[in-house]
Amino acid sequence: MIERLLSAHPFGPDVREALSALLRQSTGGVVEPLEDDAPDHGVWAGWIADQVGRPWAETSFLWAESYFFRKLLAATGFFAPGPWRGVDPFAPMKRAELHNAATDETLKALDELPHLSAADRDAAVVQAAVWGNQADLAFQLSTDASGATSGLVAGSPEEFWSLFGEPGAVHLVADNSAGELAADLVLVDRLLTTGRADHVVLHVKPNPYYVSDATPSDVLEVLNHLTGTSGEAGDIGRRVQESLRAGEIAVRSHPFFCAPGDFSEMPDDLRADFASAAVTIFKGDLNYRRLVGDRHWPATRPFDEAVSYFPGPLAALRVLKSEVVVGLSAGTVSSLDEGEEPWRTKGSHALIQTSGQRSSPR
Ligand SMILES: O=P(O)(O)OC[C@@]1(O)O[C@H](CO)[C@@H](O)[C@@H]1O
Repeated sequence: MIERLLSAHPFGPDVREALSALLRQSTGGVVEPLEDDAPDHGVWAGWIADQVGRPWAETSFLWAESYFFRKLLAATGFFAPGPWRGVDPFAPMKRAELHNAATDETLKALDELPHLSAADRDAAVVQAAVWGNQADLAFQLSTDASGATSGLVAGSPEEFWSLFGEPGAVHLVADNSAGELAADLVLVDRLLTTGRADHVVLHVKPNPYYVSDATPSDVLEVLNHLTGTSGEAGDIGRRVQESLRAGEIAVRSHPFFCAPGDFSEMPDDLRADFASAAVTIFKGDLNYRRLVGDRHWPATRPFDEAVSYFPGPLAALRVLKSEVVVGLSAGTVSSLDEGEEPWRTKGSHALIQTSGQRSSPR
């Protein structure tokens, strides 16, 4: 990743040396404190206090990944006065993903939506939101992901839609930008146009993170791309734009979305926000790890039990890219384990899991 950044940007010697130092520290050294005075310095000081001085190799995977991205941003000059202030170092990669053939195809495929029955359209937008999570640049950089799809290991679009009742606030905790965010906006549009949501809160990352994670400016970039596209994608983009203007969609970026901890440790203001939602939708692998706890749980641990701390109904839509998984049936686990594929980590399997089901689904 550091090599990609060095070749993507004309960074001067200071930034190049800071990135090389981060590479040395994170691959063989100890955790060093933050040296910047960015606005999130204070909150990070609390998250790193008991880790400073420890070898990186002894920190937890989730903690190390998050801190790595925070240090990387500081190393590129993101928080310092100067030419790189506020420059998203991953922007060229995200832009390439937004303008590639696979995203074009996804957007073109939306032209089929108006010809589908309401039930098929519901199913199609959920499937697109789930499988949109395959496009993830951090994962592509660290694996030989093939893009093959093998199917859902749990849940169904029907289970997802049965969470919704009277119109209410729906929160969507987004993951990657580009094609995945485009699919998420299609889902948001469906929630609003079918009256399942009276308004939607879209949660994105406050800063560039995990290469392709969506930030507020990515929301605008993807929306501009949609509105500049012909056909259904353009129509959806324009409706989403109007919903933003009307306050039916709000975009938020709480600092905790870049925190190195599980959602069970979320701060009170974020908990209160989720408690006010009729349904909260969590997208992607990292949000799933943080939602159920980034641990080697038995795969058959009930999903409801893993998220029992969460203050409301929720759905997780995720492609499996890491070993963490719960809520599977014993039969599913044994048949997947019998196969050759590393099904938990290959990015070829996905899931839809829900908790807090209404007693009489609409
Ligand atoms: O949250 P996403 O985008 O679905 O996936 C992110 C992710 O797969 O990328 C990292 C590197 O492979 C993993 O640690 C992490 O879970």
